[in-house]
Amino acid sequence: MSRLLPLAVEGAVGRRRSRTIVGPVDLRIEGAGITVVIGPNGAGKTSLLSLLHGTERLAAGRIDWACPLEDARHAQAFVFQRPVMLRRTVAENIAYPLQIRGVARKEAQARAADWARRVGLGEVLNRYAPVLSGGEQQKLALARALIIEPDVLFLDEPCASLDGRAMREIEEILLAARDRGTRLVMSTHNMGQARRLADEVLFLLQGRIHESGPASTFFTAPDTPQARAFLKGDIVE
Ligand SMILES: Nc1ncnc2c1ncn2[C@@H]1O[C@H](COP(=O)(O)OP(=O)(O)OP(=O)(O)O)[C@@H](O)[C@H]1O
Repeated sequence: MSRLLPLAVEGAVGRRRSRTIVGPVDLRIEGAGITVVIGPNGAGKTSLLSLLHGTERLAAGRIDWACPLEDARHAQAFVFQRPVMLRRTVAENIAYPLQIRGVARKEAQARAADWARRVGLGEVLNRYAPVLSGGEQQKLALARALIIEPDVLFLDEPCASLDGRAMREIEEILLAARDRGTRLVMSTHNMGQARRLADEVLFLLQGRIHESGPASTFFTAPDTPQARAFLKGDIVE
């Protein structure tokens, strides 16, 4: 049972220099699964994820977790499109979230080694992280996010610019995380990936949730002409 969920969002708005970039958004996230956020470039996918995670300032509305905000912050993680590598080894990068949470060094290193193996980086534990390939860096970022066993994991385009093999490996890691009970909310431009992973879909247009629902219905019988056009690959603005 997640301590954080349900997440209730009411009238949430994000602004940059007085321009609304996302919202108002009403949304409820609960239960297990993967919510996939899709929509055209600039629709506000990154901004919505950042708003929910708390890295984008809320200009109006409410975002309520089922627990106090401070606890919610500690039980969630965010994986960026281009992950930041600390100028340290793979093991030290993966152990970092435990280190800042005060976990003893030996235990943190052992857990990092275990996570490195789970994501297929067991052989490169002592390599300097910034020299890893794009796919390896993304796997490292996932291990570093999952090592805290987050209740909720946000991912912004985690497979952008990765080849098919790296994408498949990362999708397997994401599905395993879901099966262990982590609630995933991720954006993607890749409709194949959206279909493979989504339990629920949020379709964003011009900063608002234009359509949402279970993936099974959304992909087979979308309600709105814009969602139908988007799924067909037409240009939707
Ligand atoms: N730092 C910023 N300053 C000003 N405007 C911004 C900033 N970041 C994003 N925006 C604007 O906010 C809107 C939403 O951007 P956002 O990156 O959230 O969309 P997106 O759906 O993730 O796009 P993409 O698919 O291209 O990654 C866009 O119009 C963008 O230009």
